[in-house]
Amino acid sequence: MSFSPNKSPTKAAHEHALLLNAIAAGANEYPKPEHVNYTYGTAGFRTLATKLPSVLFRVGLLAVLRSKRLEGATIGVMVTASHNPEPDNGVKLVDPSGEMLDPTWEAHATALSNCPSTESLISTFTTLATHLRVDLSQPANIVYAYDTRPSGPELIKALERGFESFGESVKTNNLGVTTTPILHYVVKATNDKTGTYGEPTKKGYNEKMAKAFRTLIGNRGPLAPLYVDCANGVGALALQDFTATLGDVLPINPLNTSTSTQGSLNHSCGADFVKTKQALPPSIQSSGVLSKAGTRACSFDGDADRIVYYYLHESKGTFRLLDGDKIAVMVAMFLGDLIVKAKLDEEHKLEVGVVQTAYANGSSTKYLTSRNIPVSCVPTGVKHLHHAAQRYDIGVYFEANGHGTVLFSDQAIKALKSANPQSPDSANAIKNLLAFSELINQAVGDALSDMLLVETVLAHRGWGAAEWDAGYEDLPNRLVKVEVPDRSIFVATDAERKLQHPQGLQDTIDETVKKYDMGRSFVRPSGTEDCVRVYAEAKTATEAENLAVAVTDIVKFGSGQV
Ligand SMILES: CC(=O)N[C@H]1[C@@H](OP(=O)(O)O)O[C@H](CO)[C@@H](O)[C@@H]1O
Ligand SMILES: [Mg+2]
Repeated sequence: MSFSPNKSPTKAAHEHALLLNAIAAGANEYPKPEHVNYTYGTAGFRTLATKLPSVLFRVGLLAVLRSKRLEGATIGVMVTASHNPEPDNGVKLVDPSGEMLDPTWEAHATALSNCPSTESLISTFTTLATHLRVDLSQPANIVYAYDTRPSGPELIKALERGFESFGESVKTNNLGVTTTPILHYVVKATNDKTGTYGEPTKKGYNEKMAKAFRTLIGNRGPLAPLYVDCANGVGALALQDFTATLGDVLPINPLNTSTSTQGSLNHSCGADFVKTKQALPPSIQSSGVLSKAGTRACSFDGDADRIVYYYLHESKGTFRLLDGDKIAVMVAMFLGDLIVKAKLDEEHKLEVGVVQTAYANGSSTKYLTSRNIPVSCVPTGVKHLHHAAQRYDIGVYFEANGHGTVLFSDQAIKALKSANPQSPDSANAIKNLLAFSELINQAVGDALSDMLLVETVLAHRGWGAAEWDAGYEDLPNRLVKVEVPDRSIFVATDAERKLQHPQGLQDTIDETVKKYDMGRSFVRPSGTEDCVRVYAEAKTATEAENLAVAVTDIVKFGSGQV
């Protein structure tokens, strides 16, 4: 920790003492509850909202430290618990590029949140500031937002109390009730020195997306109406704002928009419900809106960074899910075709690659690899997918559950901007590829932007949901949560496809998997819940179910429960 050299040592020491006093006063207002152990996990801190005020205060301190460490670069703080039940809440930090917090800082967040007393918090804060070489005289800039949870405003007060400890050196921008991806966009746009990414406001984001969407749809609109399940969350508000900007190119029918009805958030609706239950939200089922052949719908999650599509089979009336894997495959194939049409010369050649996790349906991976699209598999969590996708010219990444986006590398944008089109068709393909790079959120997956991406590809292909679905058939699969006494004994490796510990367990799993036609199964500890997850897929639903049961038994045995 250091202070600006142009201040006298006495003045600097005085300012430091004032800062520590201010932090101590705030910490006393927000004491850490006893017997709670916090971890900054895959999605930041996430637990019952009543346990979080002290964490929010301390995250406020850390966000300021991070911004000061990065010479005043703008840091984001998002207060949300995404698809979790309404009484939960959470908080995560966003780095200046709009990406998730640098993983080496996750441990600092965990350390600060677990200090049992004000004294230990002051001591850990001082050690961190020194160790991380933070110049406390630097300015700090923070943008923050929260979702529609009733606990949001109180938690925001605790967060702001953290910022206030630093006095006037911290400048803040409260975006209010906003989706996670809008916050990521504003952070990225605020830090963008080139000024080309877009205006750093909600309005700027909506206008950027609307303009790109209109360019891409051209004279194909107005498109067929789309039903959007907003999970009774903040996505409903974002969608309303966006539709006002967009006009009537895409008629949108929003559903589950009761953001102020207590207990409604994510309740029997939203992307997580649909993906986990593999069924329509009851409200949509009973409304009958999907019974008209060819009607498609999609569901956002509670903070609108995740989307899945679905429709009813025309003759059988059965539920058909079009999840993150289906989106990734359709989008990668389409962008690949556009690159071919663009007829770029050797020097400007571009490659599309796809990043998945072990939860991707085996059929999707097979479909892509058999068409020579490179596919990489990484551990669960958006940050892993995002980094792997940055290695491609155009990197499409989606988790099966619908988190995802498409990243265009700087070289890809340069190549497209400097290419010499060989024909009107190739000029058009290049123009469209560039418009896709504007339509798609480059910081993080956004349900709204991904929805427009899907709608654009469907419109260009002239497809409905059934034609999209026809590409490949998902292998039947089962995802099971297993509660174990201590999930930390389960250590996964090889992009989480194998267990390293407890020793010998993987061999037993392999032996079992062999008995099932097209069987695949893996086990990993969850990063967001106190459980171990078992995934199984096989040729038939019964086999997938039986394999999941068999592997669950192996896990229970390995955890010492049987
Ligand atoms: C199987 C599954 O869906 N896992 C989810 C879940 O992670 P776990 O580490 O599996 O709890 O929450 C993450 C954060 O939202 C999300 O990125 C991930 O895809
Ligand atoms: Mg979410």
